[in-house]
Amino acid sequence: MLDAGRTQETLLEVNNIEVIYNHVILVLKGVSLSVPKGGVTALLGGNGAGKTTTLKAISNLLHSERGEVTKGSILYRGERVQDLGPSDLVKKGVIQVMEGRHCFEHLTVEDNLLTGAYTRTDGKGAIAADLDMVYTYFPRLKERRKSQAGYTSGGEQQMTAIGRALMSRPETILLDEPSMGLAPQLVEQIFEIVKSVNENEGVTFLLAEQNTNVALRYAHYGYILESGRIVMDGPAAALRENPDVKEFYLGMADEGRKSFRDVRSYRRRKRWLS
Ligand SMILES: Nc1ncnc2c1ncn2[C@@H]1O[C@H](COP(=O)(O)OP(=O)(O)OP(=O)(O)O)[C@@H](O)[C@H]1O
Repeated sequence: MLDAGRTQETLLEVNNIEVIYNHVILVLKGVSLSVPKGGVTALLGGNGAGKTTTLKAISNLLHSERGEVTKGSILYRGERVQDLGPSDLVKKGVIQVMEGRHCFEHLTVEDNLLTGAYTRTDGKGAIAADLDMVYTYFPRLKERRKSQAGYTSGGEQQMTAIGRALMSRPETILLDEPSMGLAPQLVEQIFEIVKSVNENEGVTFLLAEQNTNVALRYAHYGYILESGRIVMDGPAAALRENPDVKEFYLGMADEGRKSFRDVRSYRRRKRWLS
């Protein structure tokens, strides 16, 4: 188990970062987290908590949205990476799978996958072998390889986006909201694949998820983000048993299921956040 793996080598370290959009909107208010090599780390939180912003800060994608890291540092393998461009980060082995899949709709599934290999210089043979590897994890993509990506289902597009990331031979994948808009069974299938890629290929994952339930079943460690601050973190198994996580994120309390709007819970939640 990689819970114990928290003592392993740290690949990514985010230290107390602050992010501001449009020079005025303070969205991240001192976020710190660390991602151990070979682990699956989950960044959890509701709508607008700042998960996507955290991932974009790491992969240097904030500039196009007029966002800026104004405090703190981001280190990958101990090296400061916040001044690198996104493609330099890909060369270092870090790749982001954006929320909403973002396939090239007019390209076939296979051509989408091949675009993931564009920074590689290790030859056609190695790339072809990795394409086979991706098809082993996603047999569905092999069946659909000649289809135009825009006409494939949401689940297939999510698979294509993850497969394309794998084609760059990454060390770390930043995966934003893989469950978004997918039926529960498909979500489970995608997380199973993430788990096998992690275990068999040794790829490290930092995944942002609103679906706390599924994320805490597959991740080794979790951070909970609320209004731009980490309010709790711990091994996934411990978070799953934590009464506040159960009540506020898993929709259950010791006394049974409860609504988010429950007044008592809400007061407790406010105390918890203060
Ligand atoms: N380009 C932007 N300009 C201004 N504010 C932004 C921008 N992008 C995000 N925000 C704000 O930053 C906050 C955090 O957004 P973010 O997308 O990081 O949250 P999230 O946790 O990923 O939520 P979701 O799951 O809904 O995407 C929100 O209040 C959002 O409105």
